[in-house]
Amino acid sequence: MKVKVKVIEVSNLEFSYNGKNVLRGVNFDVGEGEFLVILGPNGAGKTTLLRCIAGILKCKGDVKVFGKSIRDMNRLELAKLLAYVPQRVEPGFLRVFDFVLLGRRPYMGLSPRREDLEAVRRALKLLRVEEFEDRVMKTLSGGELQKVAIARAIAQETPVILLDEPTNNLDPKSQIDVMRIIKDLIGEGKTVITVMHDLTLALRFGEKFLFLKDGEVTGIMTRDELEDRVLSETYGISVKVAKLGREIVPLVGADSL
Ligand SMILES: Nc1ncnc2c1ncn2[C@@H]1O[C@H](COP(=O)(O)OP(=O)(O)OP(=O)(O)O)[C@@H](O)[C@H]1O
Repeated sequence: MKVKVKVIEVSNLEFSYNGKNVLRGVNFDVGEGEFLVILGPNGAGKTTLLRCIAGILKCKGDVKVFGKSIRDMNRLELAKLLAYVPQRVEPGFLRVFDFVLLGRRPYMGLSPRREDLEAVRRALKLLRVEEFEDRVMKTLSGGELQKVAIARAIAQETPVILLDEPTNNLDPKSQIDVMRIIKDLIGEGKTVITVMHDLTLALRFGEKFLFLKDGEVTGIMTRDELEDRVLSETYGISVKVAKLGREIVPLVGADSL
């Protein structure tokens, strides 16, 4: 049997803002080609956890990417392994094309090579935003901006992609489009970790789920292992998971229905 390579190993992660503990003893692994969705209520520490994995926040404990601690990597080395899409990008005065080209920075010298330009075009096309390539970022809508930010991460061509609420600001069709693109990336062997709020979308497309509450992991489980109790305790409201064939639908507040 083929042994799955551990791509991300998080051990004993702790983080505090001004003395307030936001992450406490977080441990988990993500294997090659896995799609992990981080779920939990507002303020649970989801974004903080993603930023720790991305090396943006310096945390106690350790994060390893392909067996090497991110502490022992420089920015460039890490940027070739891991792309991070924040919840919000600052829409400056860059052209969309040039913004997506920033994803090629880890590979580029002073000027882009043909392969850099091609990677940008492929990413713009995949997210169906190529028609915006000459627009200034500041003129885009929230949803367009979100897709362009994801395109930048795809142009970075890393084996791991971290996304913080990638379907935020998107209309229903674009939400499904983005989730399908993520699934295609997984199909290509990439490893993806996303933070999500939309439980329905998360359970529909996710494969493995990490539940976080008050900075602690309340459960890590696959689609088949989902437990109503863990979801209800995590969110502080009754959640029942209904299975309709392969589809999984969360019924939130089901007790009061
Ligand atoms: N820069 C900061 N300074 C102080 N406290 C912060 C800072 N950023 C986040 N926090 C606090 O840390 C806790 C965790 O925040 P985080 O953004 O990681 O939660 P989250 O689960 O992503 O929340 P949400 O779902 O609302 O986006 C919250 O209580 C938040 O107020």
